[in-house]
Amino acid sequence: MVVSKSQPAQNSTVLIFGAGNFGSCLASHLGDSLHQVYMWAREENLIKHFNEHHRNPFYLTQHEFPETIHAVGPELPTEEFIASMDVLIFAIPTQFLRANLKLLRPRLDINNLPLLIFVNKGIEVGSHALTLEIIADTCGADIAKASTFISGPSFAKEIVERQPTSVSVASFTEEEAAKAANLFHQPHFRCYTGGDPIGIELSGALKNVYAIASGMSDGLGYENNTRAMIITRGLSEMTCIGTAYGASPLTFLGLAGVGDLFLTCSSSNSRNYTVGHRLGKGESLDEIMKTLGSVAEGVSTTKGAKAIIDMLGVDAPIANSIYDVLYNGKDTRAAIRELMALPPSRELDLPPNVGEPARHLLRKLGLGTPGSITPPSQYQPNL
Ligand SMILES: NC(=O)C1=CN([C@@H]2O[C@H](COP(=O)(O)OP(=O)(O)OC[C@H]3O[C@@H](n4cnc5c(N)ncnc54)[C@H](O)[C@@H]3O)[C@@H](O)[C@H]2O)C=CC1
Ligand SMILES: O=C(CO)COP(=O)(O)O
Repeated sequence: MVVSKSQPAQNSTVLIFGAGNFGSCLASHLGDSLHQVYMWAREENLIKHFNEHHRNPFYLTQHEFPETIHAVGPELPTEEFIASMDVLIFAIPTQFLRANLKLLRPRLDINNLPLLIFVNKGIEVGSHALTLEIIADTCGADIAKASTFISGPSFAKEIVERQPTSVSVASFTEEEAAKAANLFHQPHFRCYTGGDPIGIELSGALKNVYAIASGMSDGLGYENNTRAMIITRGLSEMTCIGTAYGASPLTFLGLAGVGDLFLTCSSSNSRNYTVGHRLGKGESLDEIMKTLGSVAEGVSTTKGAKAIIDMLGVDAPIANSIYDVLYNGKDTRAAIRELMALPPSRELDLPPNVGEPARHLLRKLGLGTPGSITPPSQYQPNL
């Protein structure tokens, strides 16, 4: 059993893993309050520059960070350092999370566990695991159950400019989610809590696939009707995939679902949208990935999403089409033409067979199997 530290106070000690756009954004956001913030980076030159100049030389380069934030690394922090933290936040791209958590696990004291918050938005290639499962595999079921997930429409650049922003925060118990919500709360930043971490994770990961589709359509020169169609049909696909997986369909109507879908499908500030836009303009995926300079989770997540869609047998023609554009050389214009040529169909039917992947995951976490821990009352999966 995990013994968590008490509620993080307004002056918590926080360590953020990842010093990219979002890791450094969250460092700035929390450093803006009374929290003592450390940010772990892998790049020695970033650490030195950040500590001397309070600027990140590679990401959010125009932003001046609060002087109280310290960059640490490139070695992983010691067990003693981690033990002194109230909160650990993981802003590491999904494909690298497993390797980092494996290294970190021996340094975590399960009897004195900080609040653990994950903000990555992706599905692991190969295993098609959600982050919950990656945590369970590397750190054990107890640590996975205690973890909290944040997702929603939140461009890093706008948060550091203190533009009003809201996100979804989910954990298996809303008490844990409320701790994270309180930690992040500021006059310009509101969190809405919930108890469907699987739905929140699927929302954040899948919207990236549709952001690629929307960017692609804009890049091809199609305008508002087409974008609105992709956003709405994307929401419908996300909801079907998520419901079949075992998430609550309502979760997809929240900030992490339609909120982030709308944001990233309609802004060139989104890296996933940008990948799609450049594909639509005729660039190859190879060229785009070499020059993007930042992670676009949707590119790898499309592979995991495709595996999940095939496993569930749900109808998700837009996601399948993006998979073919990215990995089977399908022409972008032909992709849109073929989607439009599909026979007329009913607008929205939720899938009949639901919940097996979520049940499998809950069993792995020791939740919901006969004789084990009863699922927390706040968690309302669609089982
Ligand atoms: N940028 C944004 O506005 C938001 C991003 N996110 C999510 O946060 C996660 C991180 O995204 P960004 O910071 O924007 O990406 P980024 O591309 O700006 O930065 C990536 C970070 O990951 C680190 N990294 C690369 N390989 C690594 C490895 N093998 N091990 C550990 N760290 C490694 C890099 O050093 C860098 O610090 C993604 O899952 C993204 O979807 C979530 C909300 C908003
Ligand atoms: O998820 C995001 C904002 O909510 C960031 O989107 P991109 O990763 O597409 O830039």
